[in-house]
Amino acid sequence: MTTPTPVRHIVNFITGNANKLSEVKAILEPAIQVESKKLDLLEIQGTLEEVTLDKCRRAADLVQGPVLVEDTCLCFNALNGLPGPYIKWFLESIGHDGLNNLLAAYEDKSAKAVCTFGYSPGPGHEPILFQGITGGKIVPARGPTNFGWDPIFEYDGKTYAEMEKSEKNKISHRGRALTKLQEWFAREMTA
Ligand SMILES: O=c1nc[nH]c2c1ncn2[C@H]1C[C@H](O)[C@@H](COP(=O)(O)OP(=O)(O)OP(=O)(O)O)O1
Ligand SMILES: [Mg+2]
Repeated sequence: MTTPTPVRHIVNFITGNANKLSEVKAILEPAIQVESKKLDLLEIQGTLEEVTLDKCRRAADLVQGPVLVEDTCLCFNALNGLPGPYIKWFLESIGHDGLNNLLAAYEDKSAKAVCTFGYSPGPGHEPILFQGITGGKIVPARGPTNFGWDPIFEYDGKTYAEMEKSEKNKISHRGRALTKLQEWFAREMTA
């Protein structure tokens, strides 16, 4: 009887964001090897799921092979989920202070960080989604400012920016989504 050779998974993570890439590598490797191609993919308007599905199909068509993509949203509960998938443009236009000011009229400062990964085995295949959500609140910026809205998203008394990377990855929207992806890959591997 021969023992099956374990298949080592490799994903091709398509992103234009170096910070995302380093978190994804820190979480998935060495079990899943992360290669990457830096492409700025067009993003449609729609629900969190629609945005990632479309991004993933587009990436698979461009690369002509298996791809992993991810879209991150920051949803303010007082604003019924906005800015949501448009957080990138809000952050670029109004910054940390402006995002805090958006909530000035509301008592409720709570927010959800939502990460939706899409994996496609290749062009023409329907992508599979893995979503992770972390609840927190929006606060005036604290901590290093090297990654997006990390300084204004507080979870359990600390902003993401104030946490060690390993600490953030354990409880983050991205970490939670990747736990689901890891479970799926582990099942696929033994199937
Ligand atoms: O953990 C995070 N902590 C703080 N900020 C974050 C995080 N994750 C994404 N972000 C920022 C980047 C961008 O301003 C927006 C998401 O937009 P999003 O389109 O998903 O990211 P992106 O365009 O930078 O990279 P990609 O090429 O993968 O689409 O939130
Ligand atoms: Mg993007």
